[in-house]
Amino acid sequence: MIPAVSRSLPESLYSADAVRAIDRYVIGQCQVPGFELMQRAASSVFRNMIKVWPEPGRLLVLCGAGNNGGDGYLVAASAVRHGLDVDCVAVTDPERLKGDALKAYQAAVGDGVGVRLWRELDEGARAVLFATAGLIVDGMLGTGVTGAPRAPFDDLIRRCNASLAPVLAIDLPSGLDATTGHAAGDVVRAVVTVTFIGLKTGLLTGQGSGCSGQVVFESLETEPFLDSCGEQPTARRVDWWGLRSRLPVRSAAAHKGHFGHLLIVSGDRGFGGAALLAAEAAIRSGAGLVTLATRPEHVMPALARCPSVMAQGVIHGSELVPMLSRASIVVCGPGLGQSSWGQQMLQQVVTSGKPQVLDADALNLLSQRVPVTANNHILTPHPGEAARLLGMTSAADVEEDRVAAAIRIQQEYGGTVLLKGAGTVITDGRETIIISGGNPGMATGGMGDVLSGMIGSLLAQVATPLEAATLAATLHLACADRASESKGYMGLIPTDVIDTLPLMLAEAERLSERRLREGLQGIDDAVDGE
Ligand SMILES: NC(=O)C1=CN([C@@H]2O[C@H](COP(=O)(O)OP(=O)(O)OC[C@H]3O[C@@H](n4cnc5c(N)ncnc54)[C@H](O)[C@@H]3O)[C@@H](O)[C@H]2O)[C@@H](O)CC1
Ligand SMILES: [K+]
Repeated sequence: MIPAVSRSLPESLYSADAVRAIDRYVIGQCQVPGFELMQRAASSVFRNMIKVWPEPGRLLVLCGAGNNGGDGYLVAASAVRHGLDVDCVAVTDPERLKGDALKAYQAAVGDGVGVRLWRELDEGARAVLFATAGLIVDGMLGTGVTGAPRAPFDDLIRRCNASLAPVLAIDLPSGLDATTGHAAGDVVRAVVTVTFIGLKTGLLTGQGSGCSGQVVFESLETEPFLDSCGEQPTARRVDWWGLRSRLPVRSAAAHKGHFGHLLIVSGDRGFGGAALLAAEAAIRSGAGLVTLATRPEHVMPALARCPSVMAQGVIHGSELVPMLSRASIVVCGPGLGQSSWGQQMLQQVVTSGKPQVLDADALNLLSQRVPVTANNHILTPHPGEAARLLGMTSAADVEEDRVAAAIRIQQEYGGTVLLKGAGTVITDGRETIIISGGNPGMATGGMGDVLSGMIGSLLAQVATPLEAATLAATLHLACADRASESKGYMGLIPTDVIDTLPLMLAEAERLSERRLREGLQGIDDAVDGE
């Protein structure tokens, strides 16, 4: 199976505007002709294509009206030169082509590519093209797309997605917004996307995470110009494999007081499982002490399942006060409910001033009536909760621009914000991080409760809330990926993630200790394949 995201992708993520500005800078200031860049782009696509599909069968190359189409024509030319069977289709009439795209079209025709006009094909011929394709190369729309793909692009995208042939997308799956990861209409579902010059944010978050397939990055030899061009990345890409050898190494003289006392306030009637998942995930991610404040009826089952957790029944908010004073970190929200019990508990937590992780119903209450006052919290909304925090109508509004939504929540509520969903976004207002990894098996109740417990636990053990949220979220996704190897997607449940934690942490501890002992510079590269 092709992995969702290559571990060798660069860290910096750019908006479409930033990548276009870098293109202009390289062409204008560094005197690399645009057509030269296009040739490099096309040969990198062809090289990657042959690596993944050495014998692709009949190639169907779909070319649009802009430079993405220009890339497509040059890929078709390479394929013809290498003796492949190629159907090259001009989705927009070539007479509308300009500049480098026109030059590319002319070069392709000169190399013997037979270009067919989509407009001139009858339905039978169109159906045959898709039915006989062994591989489709999508050169329809790239960073120049605005809004939903218009006719005939929408129809072609649907045909690509209905085809049995895999799709290789040039630069972006057509229809995807390179900045936001949102698709305003139809969008190509690619198996591989070969992207150029700057890694686009939208490939790794929102719909981009689902439709880009394996993302391959090709700099087209522009890296020397990235620093001098002055374009700032919008976010940084992070995954567990890059972070794990930097896990804090425990001293041999460590005692439980060094790793915090986490208080989890969770589990109104009917939601006792959420409390248990958060508490067990916290204790399994290294917290020194974990106390669970929950409805009295959940205490016995909690102790029976997890005796390492100190479980205490609470009925009134005032009973939390002494527990809060003993805690160093608080997690509040999983299974909190929105009844007066949950409201009282949350009120005590937010007024305690303790560093805290607020999740689930704590966020719903926050959006209605409980104001946050401090700045030392981590808020972990899913898109629906994020919409409520922002007063938007629905999760779909948040999904239109996930990075912007996370930043707006941070601006309005302070602290650090972790927006869940495909391509998790974390921001503390100074830095924004996007996390790659994870799988559709995680779309099941309780996964978020596990994450809150892990974030609280790591908040007690690392330097900053951003670091705690990032480590916990990457680890959570990596555990889910590892667990899905044996459980699949449909069978994956939150306790599988908890059960995988010790294994993943043990691997990371070994690497962190080795890094410390050997001071190896290149240890990440060395261990990447382990
Ligand atoms: N020098 C450069 O700038 C390079 C650009 N490259 C390629 O060029 C692409 C960007 O090229 P362009 O700026 O020409 O943009 P695109 O090729 O992405 O698309 C622009 C064309 O699409 C049409 N269009 C926009 N939105 C549409 C919609 N919703 N429905 C239907 N048609 C729509 C526009 O009218 C325009 O004709 C990159 O994604 C990359 O593939 C590469 O060749 C590398 C070098
Ligand atoms: K494309």
